Amino acid sequence: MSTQNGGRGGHIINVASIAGLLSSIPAAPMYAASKHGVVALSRCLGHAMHYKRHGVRVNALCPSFTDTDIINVTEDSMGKDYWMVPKTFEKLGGLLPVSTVVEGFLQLVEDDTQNGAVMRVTLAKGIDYKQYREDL
Ligand SMILES: NC(=O)C1=CN([C@@H]2O[C@H](COP(=O)(O)OP(=O)(O)OC[C@H]3O[C@@H](n4cnc5c(N)ncnc54)[C@H](O)[C@@H]3O)[C@@H](O)[C@H]2O)C=CC1
Ligand SMILES: CCCCCC(=O)CC\C=C/C=C/C=C/[C@@H](O)[C@@H](O)CCCC(=O)O
Repeated sequence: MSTQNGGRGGHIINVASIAGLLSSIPAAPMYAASKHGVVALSRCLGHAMHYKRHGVRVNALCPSFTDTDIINVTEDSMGKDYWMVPKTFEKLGGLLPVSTVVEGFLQLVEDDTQNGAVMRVTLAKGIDYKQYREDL
């Protein structure tokens, strides 16, 4: 895919999660850490320095709870009630239909001005981009 290797360039959309943006998810430390990693990787690779070399756009897609099999965690695992703390679940607006996540995905595909951006999809706020402050 890389233009450096004779490819035509392209676009990578990494599926992270709102879990990769929240400050702490005590019920799922490894899931939270991996999703934070996916967000960081996407932001780094979405920098202009990589685009210039490879012609590949990179984004992270961060949906909130979505109506798929993954949220029906088994009883011998943590149990979905443990994960889906009602207060957080309500704050995020409830369970997203898959179609809304697909809408966000297609928006990323079509908008080539958002290289490196991190898209959030929640029922509470709809589809938007995370704004970062670079100061510590
Ligand atoms: N459903 C949700 O609430 C949310 C899901 N996501 C992310 O979306 C992505 C897709 O998940 P969903 O479609 O929601 O769930 P899903 O349960 O429908 O799909 C997950 C798929 O991953 C496969 N899989 C699991 N472990 C694997 C492994 N070790 N190697 C290869 N394949 C493996 C499963 O067989 C399944 O087909 C995941 O990265 C998930 O973290 C992000 C935010 C919210
Ligand atoms: C089992 C895998 C499900 C995958 C679903 C997702 O990726 C969506 C996850 C999105 C957000 C999850 C938030 C969970 C937060 C809570 O556990 C949190 O409310 C706990 C608050 C803890 C605290 O106040 O310190």
